[in-house]
Amino acid sequence: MTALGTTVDSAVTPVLRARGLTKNFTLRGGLFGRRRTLNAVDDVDLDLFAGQVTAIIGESGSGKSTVARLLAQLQRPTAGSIELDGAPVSVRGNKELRRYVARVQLILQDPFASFNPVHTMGYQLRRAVRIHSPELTPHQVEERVGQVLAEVNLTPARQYVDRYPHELSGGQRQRLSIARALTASPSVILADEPVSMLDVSIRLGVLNLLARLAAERNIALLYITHDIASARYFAEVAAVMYAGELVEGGSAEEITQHPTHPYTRLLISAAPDPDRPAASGPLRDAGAPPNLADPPTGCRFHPRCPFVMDKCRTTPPPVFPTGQAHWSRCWLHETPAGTARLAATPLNDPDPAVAGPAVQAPAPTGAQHTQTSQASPTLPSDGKKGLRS
Ligand SMILES: Nc1ncnc2c1ncn2[C@@H]1O[C@H](COP(=O)(O)OP(=O)(O)OP(=O)(O)O)[C@@H](O)[C@H]1O
Repeated sequence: MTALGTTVDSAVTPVLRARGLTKNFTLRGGLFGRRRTLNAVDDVDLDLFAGQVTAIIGESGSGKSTVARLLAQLQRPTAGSIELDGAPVSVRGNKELRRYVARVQLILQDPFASFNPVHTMGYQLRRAVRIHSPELTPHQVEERVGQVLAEVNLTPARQYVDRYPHELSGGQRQRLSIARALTASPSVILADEPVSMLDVSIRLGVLNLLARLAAERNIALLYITHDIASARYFAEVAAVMYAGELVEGGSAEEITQHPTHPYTRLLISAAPDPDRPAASGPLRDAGAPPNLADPPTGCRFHPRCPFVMDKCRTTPPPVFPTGQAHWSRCWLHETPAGTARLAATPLNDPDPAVAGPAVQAPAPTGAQHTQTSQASPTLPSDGKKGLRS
């Protein structure tokens, strides 16, 4: 089987592995109460390795959160399998779910929603410690709470344990949700847009914290984001998701510096970049992501693609290797001439022979848009990850 997803070194067993992960939702209602199937996630392969940050990047509605929920066992896949440390996962019943959740923790976008507003943070952290380490004495529980708070740089602990969620800032709450995840000593953290609701000024601190924890505690970290610039900064490996499918994967550096899928190029050209002032100008992107209840035939990106060919309209592209551990689900790479055509076209200047009229990049207001937060870090031009020192 072709290694899709984000596999870098096939000799190492991933902590968490997904193969063929697919999720369909049944929609009821509409015209004549007809049932329809919405294919939110289609045939996703993903490998998460210990100590490594992997990013999934995609627009709103592309299926990123559904992948996280499937990996967290909050939803059952329609098809596909998940392995933890090489063993198939089949969670039936609360006991098995608790054991799984102790290894695989999910951190959500909105830290406020993930805490009970009527209990103090100390109460909620102690409870989490007791669930994951029932053998600890009350004194040891208190010590453990102090430890996890120190790990997320919330010290002294007494300043935080007696407060209620609403008495803390968004950044402090997100650090507390990370601290609560740490009470389980997880092997995997699934961070679903962990900083997108935080003030710009504190985003970097929370991302740095997650990266440090992944490195120090050998945690496999999945960073889900709509922001390709932050993925380059933060992740070693990345995959781009479009309309439920992973369309490009490789090292975060490679896919942001040498994107080989037209959709990745679109995301990059829409990202703020001080070295590329034209990036904030008109985008040659006509259209929006498709309705997943009625996706386009062939390549799902073809209605928006400036490089579209006849084949793209009829036949879904397979995965083509486009570099070392770099791949792309795009028919252009079927021939060297197609690859060369893509490479020769400047990022924000798609093939004029086939490009539609230039349109202004959509403002990030609707449910489906190219999200390019102005607040996110811009693409660094030195190719360095700012988090590794
Ligand atoms: N429970 C559900 N029932 C029906 N459709 C759903 C359900 N959950 C998600 N979807 C649909 O699946 C698609 C993918 O949703 P998902 O939340 O995974 O996307 P996303 O990329 O995480 O977007 P966002 O960044 O806005 O959260 C969307 O079209 C969404 O409307």
